[in-house]
Amino acid sequence: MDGVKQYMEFRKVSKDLENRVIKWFDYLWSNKQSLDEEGVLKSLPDKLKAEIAIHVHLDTLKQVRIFQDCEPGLLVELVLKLKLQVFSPGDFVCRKGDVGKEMYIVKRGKLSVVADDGKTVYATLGAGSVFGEVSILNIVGNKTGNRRTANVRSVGYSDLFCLSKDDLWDALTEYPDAKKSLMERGRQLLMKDGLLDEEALKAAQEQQETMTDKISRFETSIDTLNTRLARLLAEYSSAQQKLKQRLTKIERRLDFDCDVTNPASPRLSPYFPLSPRTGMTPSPFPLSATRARRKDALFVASGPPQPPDDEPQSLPPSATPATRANTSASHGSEATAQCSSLPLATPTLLVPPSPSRRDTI
Ligand SMILES: Nc1ncnc2c1ncn2[C@@H]1O[C@@H]2COP(=O)(O)O[C@H]2[C@H]1O
Repeated sequence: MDGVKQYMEFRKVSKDLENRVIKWFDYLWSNKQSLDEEGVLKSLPDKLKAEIAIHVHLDTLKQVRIFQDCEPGLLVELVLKLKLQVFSPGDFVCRKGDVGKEMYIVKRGKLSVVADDGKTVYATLGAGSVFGEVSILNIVGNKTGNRRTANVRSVGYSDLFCLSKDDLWDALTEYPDAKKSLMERGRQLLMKDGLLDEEALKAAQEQQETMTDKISRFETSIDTLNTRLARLLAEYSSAQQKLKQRLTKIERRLDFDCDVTNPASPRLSPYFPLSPRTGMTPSPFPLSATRARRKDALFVASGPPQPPDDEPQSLPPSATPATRANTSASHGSEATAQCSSLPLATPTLLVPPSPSRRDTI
């Protein structure tokens, strides 16, 4: 204390100010408030710091009406961010029109919300009261924007917990119910002081509702699309499976009918070499001649073939495998039992029936 007095003499501080500073120190001393609480706690690990803060401040926070029903997690989060400030008698904690940067919780003492004349008292705040929140909550319709809506003056000494705007918003993001109740309280105060633009509030609320409706409609549409997509994928997968089975069946029968019973099969013929790309090369013979040879072979092996009524008699010598495939396909892709329907009954049969190809169909 001597050091403080010497400092004030050296700086030629007025007697009045010197007395106020000395009394302030006395108050701290008699109420066992640590002068450098933050400095002491700074050196502690976070876990211990949190436990000390909860021990010291939680009782006060529990008295605060708007925090009474809120989840314990929020209280703990807030407690860690509170900073204690002591105000002397007659000090203004905030003045009307200032930009709001923090809110306060009264730990001890009394404060008055006063009009600009400094005399008219709108309200008296005691332990557990909260103030200074209106200008930091960005309440829609607040005619004063982020400015203080009233003057708040300390009656005697008062110990206040101070919570910065950023810290409050960080904590409230995770606790929407507490945010709602703080907002509601702020709106009530604004309404009481005639500072709430109700039209603007209503318009904002309607817009919010429209947005909420839109979002919920979008969500429903996404759900429906998801269901449809899942159904289509299932159908696609099942169709693919069936197609695979049919092709395998066709290939097996062709292998059996052509390779085993027909020595003149094009696949066995030296005149019908395989191409590396499609597996087939254009026949050096007219298709009708190839067919005739294969029909002959079938005739020998299993009696006269029964060609479909509308089977074309021949194709030009220039016919490619694809042409043959199309032609064959147009005469019934189920011509699997007949060698005469050629191995290219469907477009996928453009590739010769080798074991490796079957795996990839
Ligand atoms: N009529 C009132 N009664 C009680 N508290 C008030 C009243 N008007 C304003 N306040 C509080 O005083 C604070 C001044 O700063 P804010 O506008 O940020 O938030 C205000 C409220 O918390």
